[in-house]
Amino acid sequence: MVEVASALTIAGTDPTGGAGIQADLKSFQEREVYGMSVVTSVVAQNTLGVDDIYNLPVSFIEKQLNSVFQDIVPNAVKTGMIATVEMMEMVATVLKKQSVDYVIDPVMIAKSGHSLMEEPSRKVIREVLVPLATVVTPNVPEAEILVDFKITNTDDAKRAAKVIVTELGAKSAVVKGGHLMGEAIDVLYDGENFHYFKSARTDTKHTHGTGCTFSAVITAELAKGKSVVDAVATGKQFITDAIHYTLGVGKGNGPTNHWGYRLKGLPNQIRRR
Ligand SMILES: Nc1ncnc2c1ncn2[C@@H]1O[C@H](COP(=O)(O)OP(=O)(O)O)[C@@H](O)[C@H]1O
Ligand SMILES: Cc1ncc(COP(=O)(O)O)c(N)n1
Repeated sequence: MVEVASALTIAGTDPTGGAGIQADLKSFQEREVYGMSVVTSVVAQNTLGVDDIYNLPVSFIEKQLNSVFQDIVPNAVKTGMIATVEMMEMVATVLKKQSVDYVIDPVMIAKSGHSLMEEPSRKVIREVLVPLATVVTPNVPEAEILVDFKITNTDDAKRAAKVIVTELGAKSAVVKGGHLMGEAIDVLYDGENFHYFKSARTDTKHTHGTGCTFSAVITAELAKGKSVVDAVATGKQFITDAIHYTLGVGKGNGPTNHWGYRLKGLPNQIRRR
């Protein structure tokens, strides 16, 4: 018999497939977890940037959530782009009724610089969603907003991860080092200890959706019953390979390669047809 875990992503879309819901579903699939998705915002974007955002009515997002939870209850849930305070409050109400692992990727600003979360929501997420989280996975600018201090090195990232747990109420937090200098070091605080996940920094502009992919893999691993530390370790390995074996598609900051891990040991020269 094959045991199947399932995971749900609640997030915005990327029609070019590198970030958001599309990246999440590809990641779930690669980790052999049954993937489901609830769309919060339809985003007209590509590797060059965001053209426009259409926020779905909160009542319709809620209907989608009900469709999922009435039928296939996921083992783990992640949220990505949740643009408004009203969306956050509704998602919190729904998730409080479930006992599933919950990963928050507090998506605020796309790498292209476009805001994906309305200004007031950036503070509200701390009170409404963060206390429900098994893991919060902010990048450096997002962590700075959550904790209200500057992060310029791994020591600051450590302090931020601890504040997200001890003061904001998440079970654990991993502050990602993609926006810092030197090696790419992610710092996890699990409520007791710090854990460090390191890789060499790949010199590339193709990092569109790295945070989405990383947090989706963590969600998939939690869905399978893995510990937070193991889930983050797998997420880090997966994203490192996905960045290394870049596909080089897109005219701007291209996506990562979700099957990069399968190419391990091969030269990273992929030619697109
Ligand atoms: N150039 C890079 N080389 C290797 N790893 C990277 C690079 N950029 C980001 N990462 C890794 O990708 C993941 C996502 O990090 P980050 O880019 O900071 O998130 P976000 O996409 O939310 O801005 C982290 O594990 C980080 O360490
Ligand atoms: C729907 C959606 N969710 C998240 C991101 C962040 O990804 P990135 O920061 O790599 O642009 C994005 N661009 N679009």
